[in-house]
Amino acid sequence: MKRENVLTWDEYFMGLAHLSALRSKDPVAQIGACIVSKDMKVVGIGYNGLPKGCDDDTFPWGKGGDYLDTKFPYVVHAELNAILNSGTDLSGCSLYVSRFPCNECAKAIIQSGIKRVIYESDKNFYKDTGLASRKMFDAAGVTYDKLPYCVKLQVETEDNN
Ligand SMILES: O=c1[nH]c(=O)n([C@H]2C[C@H](O)[C@@H](COP(=O)(O)O)O2)cc1CO
Ligand SMILES: [Zn+2]
Repeated sequence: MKRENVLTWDEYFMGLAHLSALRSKDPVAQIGACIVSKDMKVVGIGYNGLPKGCDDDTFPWGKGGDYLDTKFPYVVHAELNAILNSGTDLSGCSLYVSRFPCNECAKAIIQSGIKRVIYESDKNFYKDTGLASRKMFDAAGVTYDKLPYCVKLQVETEDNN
């Protein structure tokens, strides 16, 4: 008899976004994104991290003080990394991401041809950045749906095996 209680497609792809987020060196926010084609194939995956050649140990990870001494000007967002890592036409694809996209990522999402965003955290949703994202998504016909937090990835250790 087959197993019944398997992951849904949404849980599976958001689970992959969580797995990817575990690679992030950001001490505060680990964001993951996973792009899926219309025929349910994974075509891109990414997390928030520094651009190639920018040393994780040299660039700052803090949030306070002088802007140039914070992570903000340097980190590539998970959504943009997933788009840039894909190397294929993303027309009609869906993007799973652990946090509602900021306005800069929203622009890249729209321009790439992605038509659906599935997110978990509302953290940006009601901020100006999220409002701008929604304004652009609505105008461009990109839909966005919130998933419940049901698929937090648990890394197995000897203790919880
Ligand atoms: O949409 C996003 N996607 C994304 O990957 N990030 C990353 C960039 C930074 O590494 C980090 C910033 O988060 P915080 O300000 O909560 O520390 O999260 C941040 C946002 C915007 O909140
Ligand atoms: Zn962003």
